[in-house]
Amino acid sequence: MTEQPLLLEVREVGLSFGGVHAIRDVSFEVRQGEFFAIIGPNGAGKTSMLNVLNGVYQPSHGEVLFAGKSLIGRRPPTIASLGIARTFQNLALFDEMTVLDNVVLGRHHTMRAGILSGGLWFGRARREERQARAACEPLLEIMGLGELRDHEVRDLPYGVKKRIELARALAMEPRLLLLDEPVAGLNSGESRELAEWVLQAKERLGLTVVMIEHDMALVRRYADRVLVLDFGEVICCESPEAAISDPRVIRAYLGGSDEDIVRKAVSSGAVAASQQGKEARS
Ligand SMILES: Nc1ncnc2c1ncn2[C@@H]1O[C@H](COP(=O)(O)OP(=O)(O)OP(=O)(O)O)[C@@H](O)[C@H]1O
Repeated sequence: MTEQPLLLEVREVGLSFGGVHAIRDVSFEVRQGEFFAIIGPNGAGKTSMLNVLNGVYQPSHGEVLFAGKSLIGRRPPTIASLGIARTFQNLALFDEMTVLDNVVLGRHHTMRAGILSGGLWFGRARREERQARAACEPLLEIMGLGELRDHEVRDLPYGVKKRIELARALAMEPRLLLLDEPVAGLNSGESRELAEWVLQAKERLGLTVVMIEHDMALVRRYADRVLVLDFGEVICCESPEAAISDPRVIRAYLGGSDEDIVRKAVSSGAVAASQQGKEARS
């Protein structure tokens, strides 16, 4: 099989907050069409890395290339318009709006009419709104939301709300989708279901996915490769199978205890449990 071209190139990126080195000389590459996971203990720098990729944070040094273009110095709306969409750990939907209206919000960067003409509902604004709604209909179908299009978001189950948020990110027509713990707050059945929706969207829309995820079972099942961070540094970047049996990864998660025991713990999924335990305590 021929190798896909590089879509994302992160080179020697560093990011500091005062004396805290959130990211230390991190380098990795993501190929077009990859399902790429980022894992690591709490405070490892995962969210900071995503924030660098979509322009929320500017790195202290290093380079980030997306389809060969530098993202350094560009602001989040510009990066979104280049084709990078992002979801966050917490839901940010408008409860009193319908499913379709929430998804259409994802297209607003493509709409050029100003607030005044939009408010008066004529001319370009009206045409753009109609086009935006038409463009979102297929996304609702892909995400299994077609029958809910006119429902208010308010009373829908949490798992469905997560899917709406994904659909809104897809409405930005990204080439690269950044997901920050997409299944947080879902039980294991719901998590698997959401991951299947992500996979379906990825395949049908030809996306590349970079996902922060603590659930190792999910990472093993869906990710092509996984970047493991600890204290802002890259521990390894390899297949999930190789990563979960890598002694450096085991040490990072479980603090250097007996390796045979922790290896079994990792492969049985206890890493996710240990991570959740840490989160519950923090
Ligand atoms: N805006 C900020 N100001 C100061 N320090 C920050 C800021 N954002 C992140 N940090 C620090 O940078 C380090 C990495 O944090 P980050 O949130 O990226 O880790 P993480 O791997 O995503 O953790 P978690 O799994 O808990 O979400 C931490 O020490 C954190 O306290």
